[in-house]
Amino acid sequence: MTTVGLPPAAPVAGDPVGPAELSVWPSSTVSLSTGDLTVGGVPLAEAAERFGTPLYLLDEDEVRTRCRTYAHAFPDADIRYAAKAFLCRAMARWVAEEGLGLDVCSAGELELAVAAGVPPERILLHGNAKSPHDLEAALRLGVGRIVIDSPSEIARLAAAAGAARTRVKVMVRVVPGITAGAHEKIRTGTGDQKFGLSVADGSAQHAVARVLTQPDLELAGLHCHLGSQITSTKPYLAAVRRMVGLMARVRDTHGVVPPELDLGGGHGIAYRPGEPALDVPALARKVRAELIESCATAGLTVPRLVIEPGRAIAGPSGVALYRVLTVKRTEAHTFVAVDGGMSDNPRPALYGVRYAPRLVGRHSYAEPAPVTVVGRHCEAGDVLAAGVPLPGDVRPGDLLAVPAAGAYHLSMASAYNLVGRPPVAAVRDGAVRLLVRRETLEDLRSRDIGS
Ligand SMILES: Cc1ncc(COP(=O)(O)O)c(C=O)c1O
Ligand SMILES: N[C@H](CCC[C@H](N)C(=O)O)C(=O)O
Repeated sequence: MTTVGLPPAAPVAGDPVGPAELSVWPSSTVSLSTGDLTVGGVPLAEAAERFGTPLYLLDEDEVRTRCRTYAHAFPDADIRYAAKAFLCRAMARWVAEEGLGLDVCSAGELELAVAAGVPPERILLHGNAKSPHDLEAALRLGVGRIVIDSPSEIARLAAAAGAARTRVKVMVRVVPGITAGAHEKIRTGTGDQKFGLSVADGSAQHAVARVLTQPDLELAGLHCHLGSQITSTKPYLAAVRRMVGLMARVRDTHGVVPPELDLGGGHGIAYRPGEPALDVPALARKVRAELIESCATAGLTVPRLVIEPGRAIAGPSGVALYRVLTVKRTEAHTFVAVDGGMSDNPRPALYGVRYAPRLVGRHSYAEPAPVTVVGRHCEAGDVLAAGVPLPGDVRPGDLLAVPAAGAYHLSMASAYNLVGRPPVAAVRDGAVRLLVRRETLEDLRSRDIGS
């Protein structure tokens, strides 16, 4: 671990970066008279100098504060951070220290989380296609819940539990038939996608019935996850009503009431100033009220709530830093090309997501002009941000910083063009320490063992 103490940042009088613009940055962000920003008390230019670029910074206090916001808003719920948003040992440790558990969806995420000290009983395992290795690891490590996502999984899991002489607590992932989520590829609440078991066609009810016949499986609850980057509370309230309706049917049919209701994650964040984010305390209040009312109407005991936020914890805590390599002016566009791109952030290419990069590390008095920030990869679609204003004198060697970069960037990073994945450093109280080192050419070469 590398830790560098840096002198305290000197904030400027008459902060040149306004509060509206800073709203999508970690709350520790301060604007300096040099034109740089500090995050967690660390000047971005210094971090870039020290670790090179591209570089991802994670503000530890922002992660912890966001965990606490959830714990405070949902005091009676089990909060399981969705590790797919971003996972490394430090992240797992911070989240666990704040009292949360983890939602994992592979043996890899599970092993890393347990090695980092997350109590296995606070972990739940997801996956529409769990491998034998995933299930073996889940049983060996004693995960708290396994979420069943397909009919064939029930017999497989029951057999594995029987062989391991253990009783496994399971949830059934239900498709409630609710459309929500910022892009069609991240909507999972309706039937036309691969996750879950539908209420509409009866496969959810059928799965519940089958689980109840298995002596080695215990039905801990019902689960649904509507999709991702949802900024309204309404779909969640609709989900509560549908799920409570299903719980009542399970009781009427089988005489048992699943004790837990997992509403998944999907809580949306702002990527650019002015964009909406899901109001977590409001969500908590309304979900609780809806749950109490729906259960009273159905004559059910209120189940224990479980939620699985990923993006809303990791996303706003992360900042990506890139160095400008070239500036190319064509008749129609100015292309500002940086030293990263779709290999560290595939989101714009996958979902057309828009970001708000800004120049850091120096002052510019040049008028802003619209540019297209592109990556270095061999794809014309490797565009990080189109039509964004940057100072007219932006040039090679400049540093660009992208806020809200903590979720679904590095966790979906690839080895495209063998450029190597960027390092991750944590910032806190003016110190920066490396959490994940840069992937080197040697790392990549060492996997290539043929001739
Ligand atoms: C089952 C489940 N839970 C939680 C999440 C986390 O979603 P988000 O990061 O949008 O909160 C996901 C998304 O991958 C998911 O599939
Ligand atoms: N797996 C999540 C969505 C992840 C979206 C994420 N990959 C993004 O970049 O926005 C889901 O099923 O809702």
